[in-house]
Amino acid sequence: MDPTLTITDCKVVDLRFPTSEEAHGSDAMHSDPDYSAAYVVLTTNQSDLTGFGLTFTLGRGTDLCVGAIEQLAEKIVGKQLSTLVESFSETVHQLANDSQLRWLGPEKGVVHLATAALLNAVWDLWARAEGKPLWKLVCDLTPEELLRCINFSYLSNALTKEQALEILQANEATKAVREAELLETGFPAYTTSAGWLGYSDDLIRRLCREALADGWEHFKLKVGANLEDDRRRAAIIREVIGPDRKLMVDANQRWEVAEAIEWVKSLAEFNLWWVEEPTSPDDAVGHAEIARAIAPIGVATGEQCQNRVMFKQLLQLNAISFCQIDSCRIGSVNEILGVLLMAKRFGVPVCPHAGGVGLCEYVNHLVMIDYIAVGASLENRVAEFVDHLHEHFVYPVEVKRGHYMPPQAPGYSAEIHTASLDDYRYPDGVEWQKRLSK
Ligand SMILES: C[C@H](O)[C@@H](O)CC(=O)C(=O)O
Ligand SMILES: [Mg+2]
Repeated sequence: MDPTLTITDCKVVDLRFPTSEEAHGSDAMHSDPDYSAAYVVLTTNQSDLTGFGLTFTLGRGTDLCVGAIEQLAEKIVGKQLSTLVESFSETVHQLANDSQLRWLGPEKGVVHLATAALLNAVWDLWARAEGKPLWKLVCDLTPEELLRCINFSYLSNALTKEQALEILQANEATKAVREAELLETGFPAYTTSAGWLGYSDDLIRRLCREALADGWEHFKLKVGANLEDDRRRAAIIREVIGPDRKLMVDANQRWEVAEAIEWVKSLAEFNLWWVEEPTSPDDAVGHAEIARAIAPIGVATGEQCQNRVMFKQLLQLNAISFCQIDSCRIGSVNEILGVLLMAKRFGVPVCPHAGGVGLCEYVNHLVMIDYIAVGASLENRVAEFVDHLHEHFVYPVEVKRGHYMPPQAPGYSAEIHTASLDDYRYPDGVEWQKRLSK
């Protein structure tokens, strides 16, 4: 990398898509989700090198994230990329520990979403500068180089640096075999696109049939608002997909602990693989209680797990059978790597969350990293796929017969077409002006 490559400016765009108009993305807690992003563009002193990153939000929340990113950007603007990434854990520390902004977290909520957006853009810039897709950049680092990127703070009672190094070193010799396998067959995925809460029974039936024809083997249904509706909708999906394909349900935090146990038992006859976000994402002990009561149905969570410390507790308490990292909620690849390593140590498969805009583009890289360099297994692993808004990305995900194919373009795949920014920037984009002027 050119050591003089310097970040000269950070622009942030409030980008919102009116997905709620057709109930795309709807669940028991988010009835009108407008999939949105606080979108970051890092310009540099080289006109052909720009870094793009985002954090996923919903509608009005985007504005708050934009403000937080603008506040944090001063930590990286004016800095040389080589300095930022050579001591990446120091860069992360600087972002997470601004002595005034950390009061709003620390490392949770809006400020942490902002950290994710900025670091995602820095990783994108690094991968572009090296001319590699992000997953390849990360997998080509030596275990020692990778270790320098990871945010290990507060993890030492579950994962030490020495244990992490041991995991990474053990995978070194066989990385090339797994990479070749992914290039050939891709990483298994599941679809949520047929099961949003606001979809009618007929639409669910039709979308499930179409997904089956496209080769999908795993399906997720939104539940939690009304038990009789859930039973009817689960019966429809089970009938269409047959007895053996995997079916998961997602309650998006709707229930009390006892209610979750009772509700899931009432759906158990539909042969569920996991129940996702049964209760508050902060209730690690509650998740453990639910997990014990509903086994062998697994508990999955993570999309609103605020940081690696919460993941640590969920793993230490045997509260989850599936670890759902989110590419934009926690502090980018630096924090995600620590969670992947903890999940490996605790023997819990990582099945990333991707219901949002840009999240599929991101998890595509993350599952490649996990399989090649960390988890090194495909057992019980599936990454989420939702079929919305990919047309806005310059390098959209490629999915074949229910598998994510490895991205080939340099970077972390979050660059958005200029025309899409002009149409969906809030509130002055063409599509919003049409709606707001009605
Ligand atoms: C509001 C989002 O669409 C949410 O429902 C996504 C989600 O829970 C998932 O994809 O899982
Ligand atoms: Mg979910």
